[in-house]
Amino acid sequence: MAQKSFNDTFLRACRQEPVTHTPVWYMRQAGRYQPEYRAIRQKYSFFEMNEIPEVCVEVTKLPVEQLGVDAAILFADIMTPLKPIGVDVEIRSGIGPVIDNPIRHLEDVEQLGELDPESDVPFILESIRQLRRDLTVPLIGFGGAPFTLASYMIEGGPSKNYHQTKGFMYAQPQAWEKLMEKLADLTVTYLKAQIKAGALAVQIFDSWVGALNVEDYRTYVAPTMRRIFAELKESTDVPTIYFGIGAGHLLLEWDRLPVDVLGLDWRTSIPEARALGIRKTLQGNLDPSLLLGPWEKIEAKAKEILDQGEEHPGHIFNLGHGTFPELKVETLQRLTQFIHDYSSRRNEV
Ligand SMILES: Cc1c2[nH]c(c1CCC(=O)O)Cc1[nH]c(c(CCC(=O)O)c1C)Cc1[nH]c(c(CCC(=O)O)c1C)Cc1[nH]c(c(C)c1CCC(=O)O)C2
Repeated sequence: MAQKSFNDTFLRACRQEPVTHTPVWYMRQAGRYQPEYRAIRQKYSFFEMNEIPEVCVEVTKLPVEQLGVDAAILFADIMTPLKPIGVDVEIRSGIGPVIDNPIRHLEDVEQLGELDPESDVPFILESIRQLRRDLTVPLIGFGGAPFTLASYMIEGGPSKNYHQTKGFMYAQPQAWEKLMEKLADLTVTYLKAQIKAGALAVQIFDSWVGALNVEDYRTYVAPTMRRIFAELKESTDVPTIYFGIGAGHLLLEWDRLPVDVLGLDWRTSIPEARALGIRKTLQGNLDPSLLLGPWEKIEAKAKEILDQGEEHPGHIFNLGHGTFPELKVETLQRLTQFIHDYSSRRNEV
């Protein structure tokens, strides 16, 4: 049987190697905006979809086949590895993770278990092994960053201001440090296992770390992120990506970390990141809300981002945050086609 061709454009862009077109994928590219996802979601809970490899594989492949993107991202959640270490989390549609036993004191932190991926999340590793056999685009593995995971574990669910999380961080620094250490251990172990199973890049989602100012990020979070990316770099040459929302003020701190790609949300443009002196590959950064607007506006903004990315050593097109249920599949199909056509034509010139 003829060997299926493998599209490595996403990996080449991560490594700042020449590409024939700008690679594109979308955060949360599998989700409730897809009728097929909703049909599956009717039959299974969120975590069941995660824990049954055949279902996880189907949901992961769906956006790749439907949209023609240049990368797949494992269908899981940042909360997935927390259940096995003793966090009672459930996912509520439209709300997100809800945790019945939030962290309040050092004792709660010390009771957290250690993740053993082979025995705690074998379904994740099996899904990745199956996907590696089936996909003709790279599979991105992922995990949550310690601050963002801690924010759910301490708040007990989504938060607008992170008072409990930051209050814990300021009032109980030893407990905070112990929690960061445990979550760093978990993240490195979890991502290494995903890579060993076949993930060809990994993204760390620090969605809520923008709640911190630069000084507090340097004090309470940066040492942990440095350790995570350094340990990943020591053990693998798989590209690493770091993403957060409303974290433009932290970009220079991120640029100093041993990470390969920085994910921008829609508030910080590629030229603004360049003006800070950043030369790492950048990923992003169309405002997802714009996808509810007229096609003319979407196309104009996509062109602008692609042209800005062309001036940078490496660029991967993405949204500035994830997809959401009100999106139309057709809009993402049209956007993906446009990105491929426009960036390919530009490379022919
Ligand atoms: C903060 C965060 C979470 N989870 C994640 C983040 C970081 C990215 C981001 O900031 O969006 C990461 C995530 N969550 C999910 C993915 C896989 C994406 C994919 O398969 O394409 C990824 C990469 C699946 C999911 N994770 C979740 C859904 C929706 C589940 C459902 O109701 O079917 C999906 C597809 C649940 C979840 N999980 C979380 C939230 C806030 C929610 C609510 C989302 C919603 O209801 O719209 C926590």
